Amino acid sequence: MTMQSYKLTYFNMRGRAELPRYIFAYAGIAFEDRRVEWNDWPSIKKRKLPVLEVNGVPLTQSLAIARFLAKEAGLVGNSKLAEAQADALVDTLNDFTLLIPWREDNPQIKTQKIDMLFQSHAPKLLDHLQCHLGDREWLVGDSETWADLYCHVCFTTFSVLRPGFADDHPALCGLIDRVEAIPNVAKWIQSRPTTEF
Ligand SMILES: N[C@@H](CCC(=O)N[C@@H](CS)C(=O)NCC(=O)O)C(=O)O
Repeated sequence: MTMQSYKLTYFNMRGRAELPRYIFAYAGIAFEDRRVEWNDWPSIKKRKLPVLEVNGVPLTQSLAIARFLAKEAGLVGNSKLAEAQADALVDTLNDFTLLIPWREDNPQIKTQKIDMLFQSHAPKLLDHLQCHLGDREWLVGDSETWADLYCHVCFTTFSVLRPGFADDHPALCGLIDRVEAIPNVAKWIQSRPTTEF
């Protein structure tokens, strides 16, 4: 088998690169974690980040990158239907992240919008995920998938915006703890650069 070379370029944030990074860590695949400055990026290339270069071939869109890596890592689910369920959960979580007003400049309006989002949408998201999980250990089937990892990535950021936001959903908190207890994921979380988002 030939060695693949992986270079993941993003800003110095978890953001949209963190799910690919979790999958690399989970699978124990070596990659270059290239972090560029906001101001430097446009001068480097007119492309949105993250970009993963696989043997020099660029791939964009964080979820396409993550799905590609999840396939390599055996994390997509173990049937066609399980794959679609994992995809759907990833999309559900992603829909919520897209509602976060990251680009709102006015801090008061930003806080209001975030309050609204966590009051109106978060309970629906949490109920949906908890209902889907039921009394099982993982979101899809009986082993972990990239949907579980993404849940951890998203909840980490949601908790920065709204500490304790999932506290009244204990089954989901249990899932988050299980993801965190996966040794390679735990190692990544401990050793990654500390950033707010
Ligand atoms: N849907 C894309 C969104 C990519 C995106 O909007 N990236 C932002 C950072 S999170 C970016 O590159 N902004 C800098 C720019 O637009 O030049 C993905 O998930 O990768």
